[in-house]
Formats: sequence, structure tokens, C-alpha cells
Amino acid sequence: MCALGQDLATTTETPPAENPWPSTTLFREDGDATTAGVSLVEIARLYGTPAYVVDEADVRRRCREYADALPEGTVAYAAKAFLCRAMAGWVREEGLSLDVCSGGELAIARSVGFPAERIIFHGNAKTPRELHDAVEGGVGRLVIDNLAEVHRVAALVPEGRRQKILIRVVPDTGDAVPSQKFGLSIATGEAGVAVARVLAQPELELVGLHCHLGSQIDSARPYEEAVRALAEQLALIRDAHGVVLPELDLGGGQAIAYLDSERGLDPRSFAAALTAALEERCAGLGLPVPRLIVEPGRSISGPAGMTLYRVIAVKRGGGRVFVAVDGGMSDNPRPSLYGARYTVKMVGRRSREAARPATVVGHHCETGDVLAEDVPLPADVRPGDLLAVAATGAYHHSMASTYNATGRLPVIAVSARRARLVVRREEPDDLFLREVGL
Ligand SMILES: Cc1ncc(COP(=O)(O)O)c(C=O)c1O
Ligand SMILES: N[C@@H](CCCC[NH3+])C(=O)O
Repeated sequence: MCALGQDLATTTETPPAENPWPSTTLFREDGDATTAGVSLVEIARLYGTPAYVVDEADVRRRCREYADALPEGTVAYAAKAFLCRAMAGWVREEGLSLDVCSGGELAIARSVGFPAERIIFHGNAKTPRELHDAVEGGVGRLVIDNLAEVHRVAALVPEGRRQKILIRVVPDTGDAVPSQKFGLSIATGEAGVAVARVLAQPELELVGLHCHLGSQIDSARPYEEAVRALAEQLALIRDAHGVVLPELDLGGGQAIAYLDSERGLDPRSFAAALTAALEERCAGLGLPVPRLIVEPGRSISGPAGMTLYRVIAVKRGGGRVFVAVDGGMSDNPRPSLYGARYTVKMVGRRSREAARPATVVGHHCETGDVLAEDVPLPADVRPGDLLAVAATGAYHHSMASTYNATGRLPVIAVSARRARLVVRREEPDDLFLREVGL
């Protein structure tokens, strides 16, 4: 544990924190910035760059915000957004459930004693080993995503136990759900077949339906439509099979702000709209209101994280400025995969120069290795400067690669004026470990 940072009462800050940054981030007049009271310059000095920084208190606050917004429901953090053992511990302590989609995520959760009954396991092509580990480990909910899984799962359930099951369906509402590899279609009747097959297996206890609408959804409207459509399915299941399923899982997808101009989906208004739509539709269908489950990932860990990079080289010419840093597409593949855009700030030095558009590029041997296109940076940005990229707490660490045999980044957690390393930097020796022969 290493104490960093300074007493903020003695420093001059320029509040408030900008929207895409962790909520405790303050940009100071001397050019430095602090998150949770810890200087980003000091983090870079002590732990090196590039590095992911995650604000633990911000993660915990976002967990609580969701839990408070949905007091009668279940909030399952989507591990795929960002999971390490520390994060699994924070989520466990905050009382949330955990949505996992691989044996690896399950293993991380179990390694910190995450209660199995609070784990939901989903995935469109779970391997036999994953199904075995999930059932044997006693996960609270297993999400059936294809017909072949029904018998496979039933065969794994030990004598005297029943496995709780959700069935992932494609609600076919509006344009929110294009044809996709996930889930069982209601329209083609596959979802109905799955319901009948699960109900026919004594080892399985069908508790509800599951869906996931997509990513970066910034309005409650698609969720309202989906929850109505799923309630209608519950009524059809009641009419056809005489069972009233008690749960609906609406998945994740809640948007966050990556840019100052963007706004995330507020958990309170999202939960209120969802609950109202569900209650109204259930009343119309004569159904008891099922328990809601939501699986936010990005909106819990995304804004709580940032990445620090050191500028290695600056090239000016042809009307463009390229700022090359010591990381790149191996720690953030999102710009090259999805055209994702980011907010970038120089920290650690005060510049009096006006901001000019610059393109922040990585150090990988790939033309598409761009981190941020045309972002405003001081005209005198130079090698040695430190750059912070906002909202990198979700789908960065979890999507990182070792392209060009580059070690993956450390994760530094900050909280209450302290920084601590929770995932160390990957070194060449770590890469050699997997090589077992010449
Ligand atoms: C089933 C399911 N639940 C939850 C999530 C988390 O989504 P997000 O991080 O956008 O909230 C995903 C990922 O898209 C998902 O596929
Ligand atoms: N990886 C994506 C989101 C995919 C969500 C997975 N279900 C992203 O970075 O935005």
C-alpha cells in the first residue's frame, strides 16, 4: 500500500470534474490532476506508463446507485466490462450479483469467495467444461442460450438439486435487436421450444426470461419496449404451461459519456421507467410483477477508469499533428474496432499555448493504431508529457491483447488519497511462461 497525493485543502483546483472522468477527478491550475485525492503525475512516476487507473470509490458509488434505484430487483455487474480479483471483491462487498460469461470470469469470482448463488452465467456457446464448472460451482442462474444446452445442463445437475434457469430470448422489438448470434428467437418459435424443454426437465427450475438489447443505449425507451414484450411472453407461458415465472432479466447496455457532449443513462430514471412499464403491462395481463434483474457493466466500471500514457514522439506536417504514446491498440482496441471516440487531457504541465487538434496514436506496428482522432491538445505538446484518456474503465483491461509482444497494463486502484497496485504490469517473462518448448 502506498500513500500518495496531497491535502487538497492546500491546493487550487478548477472544479468541477468533467463529465467523462471519474467523479473525484479534479484538474488543478498547476496542470496536475487528482483522482480520489491522488496525483496522476505521482501515479505515473511510481507505477510507470501506460497504466489503467480505477477509482474504487467511484465504482462502489455506481454499484450503490444501481442497487438503490432497483431496491426490489437484482443488479448483477457484468464482469466482461472489467474484472480482476479486486473488482470482484468490491462488487461482492457492495452486495451486487455478478454476471459472468466464461469459465475464466467464474474462476476469478470464485477465487475471492463471490457467493455462487449471486452469480449468473450466460454465453451463446458455453463449452462442456464451462457448463460443468457453472453447475458444479452452484451458480445461482444459468442462462440457456441454445436448445442443445437444455439436456447438457440437466445431465450435469447432481442428484437432489435443481439448477435455476433463465432463457435468453430475442424480443424482436423495434430495431433494438437485429438478427444476432445470441438468444432464442420468439418469432421463430425457438424460444417457446426451449421453455417447454426446460419445464420438462425435473433437474431444471425455469425462473424467468433474459434478454440483452445492445451497447451504449442512452434512453430507457428500448428497455420499456423489451420489458413489455417479455411480460407478454410470461403471460403466454402461463397460458400454455400453467406456470408463472417470477423473474425477468433485461441485461446491460446502459450508456456512459465518453465525450463532454455526451450523457450517460441515469440509473434512477432508467429503473423508474422500466419498473413503471413492467407494472403497467403486468396489470394489463393479469400477471404478478416479476422480479427485475439488470446487468450493467460499462456504466459501473467505465467512467471510474482512465488510462495514463507518456508521449514518446510528436510529428507535425501536412496540416496534422500526430502525438505518439507508449500504449495503443493493445490496451485499447475500441477506436480501431468500433470507431470509438475519447476525451484526452494533458496533465502534469501547465501550457499557455492554445489547444490545437491532434491525433493520438499508439506504438504498434499498425496504421489503424489510433487512440483518439482530432482531440484538442496544447500546441506545444511534446515528448515526456503525460496524457490521460477518460472513461477507459470498461472494455479496456478486459479486451487488452499482447500484440507485438507488448505486456498488458497494470491496474492502479485509487481510493481515499491512496493508490495501490491491484494488477501488475505484464513483463516479457510473463509472456515466456506460456512457451513450453523450443
Ligand atoms: C448478456 C449481457 N449482459 C450485460 C452486458 C453488459 O453490457 P454493458 O457493459 O453495455 O452494460 C452484456 C454486454 O453487452 C451482455 O451481453
Ligand atoms: N466490447 C464492446 C461491448 C460489447 C459488449 C459485450 N456484450 C465495447 O467495448 O463497447
